[in-house]
Amino acid sequence: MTTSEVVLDVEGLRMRYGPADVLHDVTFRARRGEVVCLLGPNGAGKTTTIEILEGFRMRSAGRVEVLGTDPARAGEDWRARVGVVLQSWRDHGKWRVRELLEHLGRYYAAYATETVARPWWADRLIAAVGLTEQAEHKIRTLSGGQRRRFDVAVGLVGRPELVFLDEPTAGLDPVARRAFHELVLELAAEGDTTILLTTHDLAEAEKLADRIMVLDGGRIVADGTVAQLARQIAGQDEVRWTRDGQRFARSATESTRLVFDLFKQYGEEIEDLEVRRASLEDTYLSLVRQAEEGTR
Ligand SMILES: Nc1ncnc2c1ncn2[C@@H]1O[C@H](COP(=O)(O)OP(=O)(O)OP(=O)(O)O)[C@@H](O)[C@H]1O
Repeated sequence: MTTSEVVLDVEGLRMRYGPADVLHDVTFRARRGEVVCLLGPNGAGKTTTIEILEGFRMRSAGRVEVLGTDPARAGEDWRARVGVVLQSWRDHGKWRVRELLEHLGRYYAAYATETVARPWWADRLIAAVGLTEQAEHKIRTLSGGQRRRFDVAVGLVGRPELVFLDEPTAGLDPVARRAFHELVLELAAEGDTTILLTTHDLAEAEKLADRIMVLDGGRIVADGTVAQLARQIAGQDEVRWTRDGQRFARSATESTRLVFDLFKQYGEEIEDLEVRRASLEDTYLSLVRQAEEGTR
């Protein structure tokens, strides 16, 4: 296997619920080891896309290959290679955290290879999601955020090659969120786990994603690294300075050039210089506005 292996290959994906077209023509690929964040407004079609890729929802049209297989026709072997974070473990309220993880993990033992031990060792996973103190607690006694951490642990227990995480940190406190980020970065650093996650937290996307895709109105309206997306937005940096006691501010695509020219022209008269790079939030809001105005 090479690191450039395509593990997600989606072309012309369409989804229609009754009379409503929710996904129009979604096309993208992801390679082994990539962390891809899917962003987009409420109702953009992110969950629908993920559920189709997970094999839980039948698409209306288009070609979808996940780990080389159409999820609509995939079998148990394929499912064992794909990690899904569901929120259904509430039904197993009487089970204890370690007990249920060990139980679910046993299913994956048959899929261990010479290089990848399966399942993940339950205690290691429990520690990684910050549930060591609750390892012997019954699932129904966990708080909302602790259950979410447990959901993530269940999604990872089989050491999947590909993990789908739909808003994994919604409802997590800052400490749990940080621990989750470290876990994702650790999985990504190993280089062979591909992660597709959705979030509304742009700081999280910026921290985790190798690549960001923005879905809006059922279409991918942007796809690239944070820096590539920022370059698509004109006037991305804001430069502020003071001269003769007066404050100035200007947007610039070439802020280095602007600063150079300012110093060339005014030298030491320039004070309190600040250059603010476009944040992912600025870029995202601008991309969504353009998409909704029909200019992208
Ligand atoms: N089972 C369904 N039947 C009919 N319409 C649906 C169904 N599931 C989702 N939709 C509609 O499809 C659109 C996309 O929904 P989806 O849940 O994929 O969006 P999302 O991007 O995940 O949103 P959010 O950020 O709010 O979670 C929405 O307009 C939603 O109302």
